[in-house]
Order: sequence, then C-alpha cells, then structure tokens
Amino acid sequence: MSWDTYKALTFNFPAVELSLDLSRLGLPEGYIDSQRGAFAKAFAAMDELEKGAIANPDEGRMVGHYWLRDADLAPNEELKTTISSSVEKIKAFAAKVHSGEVKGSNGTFTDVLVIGIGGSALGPQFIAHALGVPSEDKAAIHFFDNTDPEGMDLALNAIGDRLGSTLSLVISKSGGTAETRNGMLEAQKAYSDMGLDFAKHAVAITGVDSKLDKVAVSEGWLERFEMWDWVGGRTSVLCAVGLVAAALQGIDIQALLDGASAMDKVTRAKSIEENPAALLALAWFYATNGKGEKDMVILPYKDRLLLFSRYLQQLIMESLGKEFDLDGNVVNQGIAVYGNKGSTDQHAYVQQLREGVPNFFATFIEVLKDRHGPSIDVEPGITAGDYLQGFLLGTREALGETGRQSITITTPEVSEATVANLIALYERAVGFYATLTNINAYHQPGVEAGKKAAGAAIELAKGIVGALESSKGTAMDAPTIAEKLGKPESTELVYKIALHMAANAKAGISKIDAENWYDAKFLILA
Ligand SMILES: O=P(O)(O)OC[C@H]1O[C@](O)(CO)[C@@H](O)[C@@H]1O
Repeated sequence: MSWDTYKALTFNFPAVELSLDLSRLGLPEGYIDSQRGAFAKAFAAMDELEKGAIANPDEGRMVGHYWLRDADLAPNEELKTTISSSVEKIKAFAAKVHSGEVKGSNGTFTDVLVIGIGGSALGPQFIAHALGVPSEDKAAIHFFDNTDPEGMDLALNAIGDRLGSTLSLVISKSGGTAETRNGMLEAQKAYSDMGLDFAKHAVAITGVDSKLDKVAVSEGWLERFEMWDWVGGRTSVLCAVGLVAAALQGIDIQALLDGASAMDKVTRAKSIEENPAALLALAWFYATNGKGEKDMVILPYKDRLLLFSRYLQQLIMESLGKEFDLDGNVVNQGIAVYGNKGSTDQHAYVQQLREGVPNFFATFIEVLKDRHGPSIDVEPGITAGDYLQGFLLGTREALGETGRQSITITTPEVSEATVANLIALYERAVGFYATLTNINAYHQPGVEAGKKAAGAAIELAKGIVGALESSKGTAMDAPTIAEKLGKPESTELVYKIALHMAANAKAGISKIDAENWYDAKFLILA
C-alpha cells in the first residue's frame, strides 16, 4: 500500500483517538462522492430517530439507545429523568453492595451470576471479559447464558461454596424468555439446596410488569431495575442490562457512558469523511454490494476483545438479517459476522481467508498499547506485543496480496472509553446501513419462528411421556408412539425427543436398541 493511498483513505478521529483505514478495501475513485445522496438520507433518518421518531415501525416503538449516554437528548422530560435516575440508582446499588450494606446470607457479595441470553448476556459478557481484572474486580462474574444444564453446572461449580455471597442478576427485557426462566429456576434450586433464600440474593432487570418483574415483586427480591421498550435487547448494554453487572464488577460505568457519548458526538457529523460510523457503513455497503454478498470477519488482535465478534454477531445479524425491506419487498438482507482473535486465528482459518473462497472482508482491530507495565524482550529489542502487531500487519498484507479486502480500526488501548467507543461506533454503523438498505434494523420477527417450533417440541415431549406412561411395560418405536399421539407427521420429532428422554432416563424412560437405530423401542417399566 502506498503511503499516499494509505493517507488518502485512512480517517482519523482525534476526539475518540480512533483511526479507520479503508485503504485496503479497493474503493473506486469517486465512490464516496457517489454515496453522498444516500448518506444524506441516512443522516436525516438518524436525526429523526434520535429525536424520538417511531424508528421501529412494526413494533410502533422509538429507538432510544443513544439517549442512555446523554439523557438530555431524550425527547421528553420524563424520559430524561427516568434515564438519569436509573444510572444513579445503579451506582448507588453497587456502592451499597461493595460496602456490604446490601449483602448475601454469607456476607458481602463476592460473586455475581448473570442469568440472561442474547442481548441480555452478550453485552455484559463482552464488557466483563474486556475490562475485568480477576485479582482486582470487586466481584467475580459468572453467566448462565443458555438452557444447557451442564453449562449451568459449570458456572455453579466455579462459584462453589460462595453461593451464599453470590448475587444473581436475572436479565430479560421481555421477562418471558424460556432459557432465562429456566436458568432462574435452576439457580433458585441451587440456592435452596444450600439452604439459602434465592430472593435475598436476586435482582431483576426487566420491563415493568413483565412475568419476571411480577415474580421479583411477589417473592420480594433484593432490587429491580427497569428496562424500557425503546431500548432493543441488542443495544441494551449501556442501560441496566450491562451497567449493573459492570458496576458490581467494579468497572467504571460512567467512563463507559462517557466513551459511548464521545463516539456518538463524532458519529453525528453530517459528512461521510468526518463520521467513522458512516465510513464503516459505506465500507460494508461497498464490500457486500449492499446485499450481504460477503461475510464480515472480525479480527481483533487483542485477547480482551475476543468476545467482540460474538457481540457484533447479534448486533449486526439480528439487526440487518431481514426478509423484507420497509416497503414490503422480499430482500433477504444481512451480513454474516464471525471472528475470534489474532494471531490465534492465523493458526485456524486464515489459511482459507487467504487462499480459499473469497467470500468475506476482514476487519482488523489494532490496539496500540500492549499491556500495563513493561514487557520483556523475546528477541533482542522485540516484545511479544511487537509480534502481535507484526502478525496483524503481516496477515493484512498477505490477505491483500490475494485480493482480499480489509478494514483496519486502530484504538490506543482497551479501556472503558475505547470499549464503549467501539460499541457506539458499530451501533450507529448498523443504523446507517439499515437506512442504506431500507430495512428496519430494530425488530427481529425471524426469531419467533424458532421459538414457536421449540414450543411445539416441548408439547410433543409432554405427550410422549403421557403415551409411555399410559402403556407402562409396553415398548414402542417412534412411529407407534407418533400414531398413538395422533401425530404420524411428527415421527421424526418423536424419535429425536424419545432418544433424548431415554439418554436422561426421564420419567423412567429407557430404550431397547435394535439393529437399525430407527427401530429402537422406548418404554417405561411397569
Ligand atoms: O431480554 P430478553 O427479552 O430475554 O430477550 C433475549 C434476546 O432474545 C431476542 O429477543 C431474540 O433472540 C433478542 O433480541 C434478545 O436480546
């Protein structure tokens, strides 16, 4: 890359100490100019959104995550007060927990168990991993982010005998998410097995009057923090969803809010070149032909940013992956996101990136500061951190040689400010990209289909137990059970569910193997 091309296509944003290098994207001459009209619309739409327009038309909702870090921007006094008092309430609660004024049955809280999924876990996980220092944190943080029983066992195992000084945060915007409900019930059981009262160790973060909120009220949980319908799950990390856990861990949440606010100010610029979120959205649009034709590979060369790609997966794919545009046309939009960290990835999938199917563009995230404190030389005059940067620069070069596109974001260090900068940068880039592609970034109708089908499988499971119980001692294969349930069309599901039940000896169900696996029979002994 020539120095002049690099300078011409690298954009620096001193206010947030960030630089964005688009020089390895192959942007044709005049491309930015050709997009000015489209971006004028995107800037205008973003202005309207920030003023409180119903930017999520399907759900008739405002989209207010930008107000969370600058309450004065909220469209009315009530919201301004709600937002600021929520932040104050979080800080005050964390202070009481740290001082021991609010404590568990076994004394000052040492651990925090976050129970949530999707946007109610990914943001808190990213922040905890990026900014936590185990030996200094005010609380160790653990997650139930799935309905996998063994995953929960592992988290409980890490907590060990400290459950009596563990604060559980149950986080669900809707308050009705099955995985989170299951996690809550499992946690409740773990506390009660140790003779502890869950309610005295539990905090709810949810919408007012949701199912979860009602449970928290009726059981007299320690505290409740409100979530609002104008904050989407995937953009909720800077409200109570992410801030309570972060504050308890000892992370400076005001610095997070200020970092996001600083990036928000920069990304309100009305000129593409002066706006890093606009440049990022433009880069995505160019690289994917505005149709998601290429995947986005996120490559932070920093262990602390490992979970950023997972966080972005939801932010970008749940926001942009849409069947219809705002006019009802079928568009099947989206950008697939994956990634891990460099240089670890160099020894995993970079081989394919360089030589295999050219269906991606990479985003390198470069962090200038290696560590707090000095580093030893691993070779004369060279540190491990020099190697890390060397691998970033080398991989980027190697990808360029085979015509693979990349973006590079450079930030000075990993801190509250820069982590929040990145979050705010990508939130706004997603918003701009949605306007460029004329889609609603703020709903997720597709998620419902899987939830409904899962519900049907659970109903079927109940039926299978009933069928085997009513014919105790009789072994039946899957087609017979399905027939008995009046659901021959669901034979495959019956087979899969019965296999799982037998593996877990559920309701005493066992399996009699046959030579052909599909002829296995299931029974409950008489
Ligand atoms: O916070 P809730 O309501 O439990 O939802 C969890 C996640 O489920 C989804 O609704 C769908 O995956 C996400 O948008 C959301 O972040």
